[in-house]
Amino acid sequence: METLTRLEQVIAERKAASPDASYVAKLNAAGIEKIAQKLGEEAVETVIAALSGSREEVVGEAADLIFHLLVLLQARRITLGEVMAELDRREGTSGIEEKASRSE
Ligand SMILES: N=c1c2ncn([C@@H]3O[C@H](COP(=O)(O)OP(=O)(O)OP(=O)(O)O)[C@@H](O)[C@H]3O)c2ncn1[C@@H]1O[C@H](COP(=O)(O)O)[C@@H](O)[C@H]1O
Repeated sequence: METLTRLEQVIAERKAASPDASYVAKLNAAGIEKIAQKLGEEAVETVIAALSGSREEVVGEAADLIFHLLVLLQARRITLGEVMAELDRREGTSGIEEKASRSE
């Protein structure tokens, strides 16, 4: 958790850097569509690694996926704290109940 909070902070700081020197700044300069596209690509790569890759490949793709998710959340001005609060809210509720409450 500490790692994610630290990375969220780094991403916030790097947004203002030069796109030539920072991947985070480059993605933000390209816009939300590009960030969403990258997140989708990383999700697909994670799925492929899960089905046919090595353990190391799954770990690497999962790290790419989480990193790009944090970039996307920040681009939408959503904090990790908000997502954690939503997960906390769901704690203790079964997945089946949770699905039913969302479709009401
Ligand atoms: N955790 C990451 C991280 N994970 C993945 N990536 C980058 O995400 C990209 C994804 O891989 P791809 O092969 O899809 O990338 P690509 O072909 O270069 O991407 P495109 O040209 O398609 O945009 C690579 O360029 C990786 O370097 C990351 N880039 C940055 N970070 C963290 O963000 C911090 C700030 O980075 P900068 O903004 O570059 O200073 C770093 O110190 C790290 O802690």
